[in-house]
Amino acid sequence: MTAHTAAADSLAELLLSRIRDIPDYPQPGVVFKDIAPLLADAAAFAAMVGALADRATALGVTKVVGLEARGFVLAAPAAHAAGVGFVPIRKQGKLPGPVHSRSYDLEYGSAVVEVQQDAFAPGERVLVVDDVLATGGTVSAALDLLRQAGAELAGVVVLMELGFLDGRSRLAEHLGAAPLEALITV
Ligand SMILES: O=P(O)(O)OC[C@H]1O[C@H](OP(=O)(O)OP(=O)(O)O)[C@H](O)[C@@H]1O
Ligand SMILES: Nc1ncnc2[nH]cnc12
Repeated sequence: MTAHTAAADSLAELLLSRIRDIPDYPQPGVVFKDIAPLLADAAAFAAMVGALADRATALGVTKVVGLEARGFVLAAPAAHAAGVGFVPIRKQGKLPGPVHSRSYDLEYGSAVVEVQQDAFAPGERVLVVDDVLATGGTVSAALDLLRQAGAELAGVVVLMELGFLDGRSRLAEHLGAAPLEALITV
């Protein structure tokens, strides 16, 4: 679900203009969406963080969850701007204490992600933030972890959705009634 307003369109145009296509990275056949130029542009970065924080506020969440590593760069400032806490979902072996774990496949590989078992108090509502939705493998695994950890999913927002990979369909069963939004869809 993406709001097709003039403001959303002009935000999408600004953000898209700062994302660079890198063909055949990290492997042949993949066109990598490089967000480094966007992060380096203060105005574009601020506009993106503001849009993510607005979603957190509108959904009334108590935490923003970020997915390692690029998701952290978006989710942590969005949580701060929205006045709520941040929770990391990390790659295997990086979080101390008891964790929930999940393996998954993504567009160019496979991995295991984890969340600390005590990350959420009862009744917490969370927004999941990541940079790119490709096949949906990463976000699906994250949503499974959040369910195990007892968090209530309020929504998922990504900077860029690669529509041709149809991650959205893969996510449908994991989302329940929660919205999936993209600031940009290509
Ligand atoms: O929809 P999918 O096919 O699962 O792909 C999307 C994921 O791939 C990238 O993460 P990556 O594991 O490359 O990690 P990084 O953020 O550490 O670069 C990206 O940041 C998303 O999390
Ligand atoms: N094409 C892509 N560009 C950037 N990040 C990605 N994660 C998965 N697929 C990706």
